[in-house]
Amino acid sequence: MGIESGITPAMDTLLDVNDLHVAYGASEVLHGINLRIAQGEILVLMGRNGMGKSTLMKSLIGNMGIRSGTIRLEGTELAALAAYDRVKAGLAYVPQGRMVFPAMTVKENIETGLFVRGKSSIPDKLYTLFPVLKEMGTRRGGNLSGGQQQQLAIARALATEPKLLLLDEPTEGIQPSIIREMARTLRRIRDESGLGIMVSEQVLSFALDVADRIIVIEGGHIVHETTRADADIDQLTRFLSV
Ligand SMILES: Nc1ncnc2c1ncn2[C@@H]1O[C@H](COP(=O)(O)OP(=O)(O)OP(=O)(O)O)[C@@H](O)[C@H]1O
Repeated sequence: MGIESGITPAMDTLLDVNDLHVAYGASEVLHGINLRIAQGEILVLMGRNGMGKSTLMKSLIGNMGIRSGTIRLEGTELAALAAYDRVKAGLAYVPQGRMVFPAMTVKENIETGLFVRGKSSIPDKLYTLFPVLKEMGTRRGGNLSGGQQQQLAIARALATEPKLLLLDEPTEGIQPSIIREMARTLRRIRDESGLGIMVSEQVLSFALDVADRIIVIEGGHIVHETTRADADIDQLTRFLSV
């Protein structure tokens, strides 16, 4: 049995996922996920390899169909919408492995996000957050370091002006010093723009740096939930160890 993942009712709900079931063919891997994210909240989804983090992320953005359940963003049902329309509705997604367009320049990569809102110029605030992207504007995305590509992927997602930013294992393949900086940057983005963020993650130190609340997925169920303030590090470590 999964547990109900709740936030206090006084907080405005941004994302509300109810009884979400997702399958690869006949094989169901998410067995009734319930979760809510408040406006301006940073939620970290933890779990070992193969527990269903990426599947949940993909089904939220619409890269995978769902078997049943609802996905509401500020009350709007997204489950029947194509990925592009979910982005228009306010979801943005940074996939595992970042997936920047390697042959396009840094500037062109960011511009692909602007298109969704019918805009053509990159807002200065993106370069304020990520100055290196301005310096490297004419470089090809594929020539950037892992940490720089992660910044580029986040900037491209923010260019769509999301209400909720989804990041799938953003620390994968990134140096520890850059991981700390990434946590600070994500909190800064939330503080400045008030958007919600959901991050899937296996690195506990990063999760503790960035989260307001942590949930744990195991075998396609949410099995644990805690605020950052109440997090029991030993217990979380046990969930993450094989
Ligand atoms: N394309 C696929 N076809 C069939 N089964 C899949 C497919 N992709 C993932 N699965 C299965 O779904 C389950 C959840 O996988 P998922 O990738 O969501 O886990 P994860 O928690 O994101 O792990 P990781 O950290 O390795 O990305 C696993 O049992 C996996 O084997």
